[in-house]
Parts: sequence; structure tokens; C-alpha cells
Amino acid sequence: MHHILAIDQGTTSSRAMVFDEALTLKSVAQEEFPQIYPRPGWVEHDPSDLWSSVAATARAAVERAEIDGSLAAIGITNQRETVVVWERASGHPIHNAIVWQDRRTADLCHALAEAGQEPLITGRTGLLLDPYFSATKLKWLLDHVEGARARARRGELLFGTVDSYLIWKLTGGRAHVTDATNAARTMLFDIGRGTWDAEICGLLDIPMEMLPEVKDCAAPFGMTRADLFGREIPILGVAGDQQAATCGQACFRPGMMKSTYGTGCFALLNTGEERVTSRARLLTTIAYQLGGKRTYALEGSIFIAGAVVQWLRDGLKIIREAGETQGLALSSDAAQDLVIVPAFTGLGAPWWKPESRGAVFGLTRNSGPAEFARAALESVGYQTRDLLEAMRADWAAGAEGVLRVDGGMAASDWSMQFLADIIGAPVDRPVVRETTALGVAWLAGMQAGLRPGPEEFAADWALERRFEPQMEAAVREAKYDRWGRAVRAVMAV
Ligand SMILES: Nc1ncnc2c1ncn2[C@@H]1O[C@H](COP(=O)(O)OP(=O)(O)O)[C@@H](O)[C@H]1O
Ligand SMILES: O=P(O)(O)OC[C@H](O)CO
Repeated sequence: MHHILAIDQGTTSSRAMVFDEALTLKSVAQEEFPQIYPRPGWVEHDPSDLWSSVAATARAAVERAEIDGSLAAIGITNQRETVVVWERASGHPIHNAIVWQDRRTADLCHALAEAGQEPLITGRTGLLLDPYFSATKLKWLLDHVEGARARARRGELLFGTVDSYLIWKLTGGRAHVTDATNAARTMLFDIGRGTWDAEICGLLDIPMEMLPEVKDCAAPFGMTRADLFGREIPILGVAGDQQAATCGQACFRPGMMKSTYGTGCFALLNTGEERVTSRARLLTTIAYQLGGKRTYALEGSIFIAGAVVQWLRDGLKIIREAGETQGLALSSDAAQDLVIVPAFTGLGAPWWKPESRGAVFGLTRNSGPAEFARAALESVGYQTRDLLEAMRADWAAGAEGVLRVDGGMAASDWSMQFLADIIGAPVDRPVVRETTALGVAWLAGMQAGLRPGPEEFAADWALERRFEPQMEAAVREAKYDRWGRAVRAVMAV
């Protein structure tokens, strides 16, 4: 029996999982690492923390799985958009990684929009002019680290998203590569042609010498150093974490969609070969690239989902652990209809209002922890419906009715039932909820010749529970209408 190691390098922790060749999970290791907030709105990671947590969890997962040298392939999935720049000669980063959540380039994005650059950028990359993406963060580094641009031009510095940096470390500096899904999040990549875009690089003064080679999601990315796992192991699968979850959820047919509920929520709708241009301010992105063929997706990104539950725990201190929200919601007063708009760091898709902040509507003297818990869980459902409405507006062919869910918050039955109620469609939760790691393990396993293609993988996808909508249509629409008014009020303040 061969085994596959999936490395999932996320925003707050690194995880490693070993799967056998039938994709049964054998072991897990996880390590959190520090978040660095140098100023309000700035978020950084120390690249050495990313690397050491990946190396430690990878080794621990392999040890725990007791697989006796049968490791055949590695897959890497990662937090997307985060930028690392390092020296080709030494492998040393020239600065902390600038994380996807970092807002330091908001003014630069604003200036580019004022200068009329958004149509070019959106047309080529499918993305909006927002600090979320890598390009303006990379420009910031080249502008602020002394001598960086000249060194990059001489070929001394390399840029990568986290996957690319990890591959450089794993291979001992023998491969400077990335995959098409990660490249698609940089705002430097022409997603139609599948190449780095010279015009956008020119506009931002980014030397193209520092960009990695872009490969399919299932491809030979390089061999690890022999000392890491006792011999060289091939890295054969790479995808951004939301795209890996799309694969793990087997959303291979146009119209299929998944929504992942972690700290934030990211919904991807497979649009097949069609590169749908959003009129509703969603993102167009690459879902996966296999055999040189790109499959596209519409993506809605919400920055606060599970994080609203963390706020109940750490901010309001009305719960000790996330699971308590379910009991509270069940005991809440149905006559009160509290609405929480959790715009703690602004509003993401489809509004893109970085300056908005949150609000609570409908407070009475009887409003207490139970009503807050229910409103917090409901806010995640409402935000998802906003994304689905935008997807419907954008794509006439339209999403199939069912939404596949995963991520930590998908564990909450109450939340998933409300989600089904408010979107008015079934919500399917799979048996395997580690869809991100599963997706990239499948990609690597397929490239290794251990796993068959998408059709067979899709046939193996197993439902744990379907949540059917039960709410009366009139109640649903009245509640959603009230949410819409609350969001508009938040944007107006
Ligand atoms: N039973 C639950 N009910 C509601 N929210 C939950 C529950 N379990 C976990 N969460 C939320 O899910 C999030 C963790 O999910 P995870 O997929 O691990 O996130 P990430 O990968 O972004 O760190 C947390 O924000 C937590 O508040
Ligand atoms: O690390 P996660 O799971 O919060 O995912 C982050 C996303 O990739 C950001 O686009």
C-alpha cells in the first residue's frame, strides 16, 4: 500500500495528513504559529514559522501513520495570496510574508482604480482592485525593502505564494514553481491565456525574472531533499486551499458549488470552460488546471464566518467553546429577530466595502446570549445567500440547487439547517470534512498513478447528511429582506 502526504498550510495553523492510496485518512498533525500585527490593518507571518511548522507537522504525520517508507507522493495546499520574497542564493526571506488579510495597500489600489486601471486588471486576472491579492503587496515590498527591485531585476530575489516558498524549501532550492490556481490569485496572471501578464507587471514595476514557473495542479513540482523523509519524495499536487476544497468536494461539473466555513467563508461555483465575467462583483478564478486545460469558477469571499463565533467566545465571552452556540440558538426567543452584520474588517463579496464596520439591529431588554448566538449563526447564512444571489445574477446557466459544505463551522447542525432554510435549497455535508487536504491528496495521488481521474473520485464522494429547507417561503423572504436593509444601513453609516 502506497501513501500520500497532504500539507495544508493555513492562515493560523499548518496541518499535515497522511492518506493511504484509497484516500483513507491515516494520521493528522497540526501546529499553530504566531500572527504578527505590526500596525492596525497589517498582518504578517514569519516565513521561518511557516516552514518549521510545515516540516514538523509533516514529519509527525508520517511518523504517526507508521507507513514504513511507503510514502509515494506529496500534495501541498495553502492559504492563498500571501506573499513571500526570498534570496535565490541563501533562501533567506527579505521580509516577513505579507498575509492575504493585510490592508496596507488600500491607498495604492485606490490610486490604480482612480487611474482607470481596473478594467485592464479585472479583464486579464478576473480579480478586483483590492489589497486582498498578491500584486500590490509584492510592489509594496519592492518599494520598501532597500535595493529589492534592483536585486530582483538581477535575478537575485524570488517571489512566491506560500506553496512556492514551501516547495523551494522542501526541494532544497531546486524548484521555483507554483500552480495555476495560486498564480490566479496574484493579480499578475492572465487567467485566459494561462501566463504571467507583462503589461500588469510593467504597470506595477514588478521584474518578471522573480516569478515562478506555473504548472498544472497535478504535475511534477520537484523532489524533496533526501534528509527530510529518509529519501527523495516527489511533490505531485498543488492547489490553493479553496480550490483544493473544490476538488475534495468533487465539484467537477459546471453548476456544482461548495462553500467552506472556516474563519471566513469562500464559495466557489464551477463554471467549466466558461470564464464568466462577474457583474455582481464576484471573482473569476481558476478552479483547477489539469492536462493543460483550465476549469474556471466564480468565487465569493466573505471575511467573517466562523470568526463571528470566535467573537462570541473571545470578545463577548458568552460561550466557552464554539459548539455551545447550537444550544443557545435553540433556546433563543423566536419573537426577537436580532440581526448582526459582522463587518468587523469591512464587507467582502459582493459589497467590497473595506471601510464598513459591524452592527446589531433589533435589540430589546430581553436580548441576551441566546439571541446573540442565533443572530451570529444566522449572519453566516445570510452572507452566503448574498453570494448565491450574486452568482445567479452573473451566470444565466446557473448554479445547481445543492450547496456542498465543509470547514469547521459546517459541524454546526443548527447553522447548516438555517443555511438551507435561508437559501431555500438543500445543503449537503460530506462524510469526509477534511476536503482541502483530501483534494490535494487526490491531485498528488492521480499524478502518481495511484488514483483514477475526476469521474471515479466524484463517484466516491459520500454524503453524511443533507439539510433540506423547512422554513416557509414568506418567512424566509421577510427575514432576508430585513438582512438586506441591515447591510444597507451598515454601508450608509
Ligand atoms: N460547532 C461549531 N459551531 C459553530 N462554529 C464552529 C463550530 N466548530 C468550529 N466552528 C468555527 O469554525 C472555525 C474553525 O474552522 P476551521 O475550518 O478550522 O478554520 P480555519 O481553517 O480558517 O482556521 C472557527 O472560527 C470556529 O469558531
Ligand atoms: O487559511 P484559510 O483556510 O483561512 O484560507 C485562506 C484563503 O485561502 C484566503 O484566500
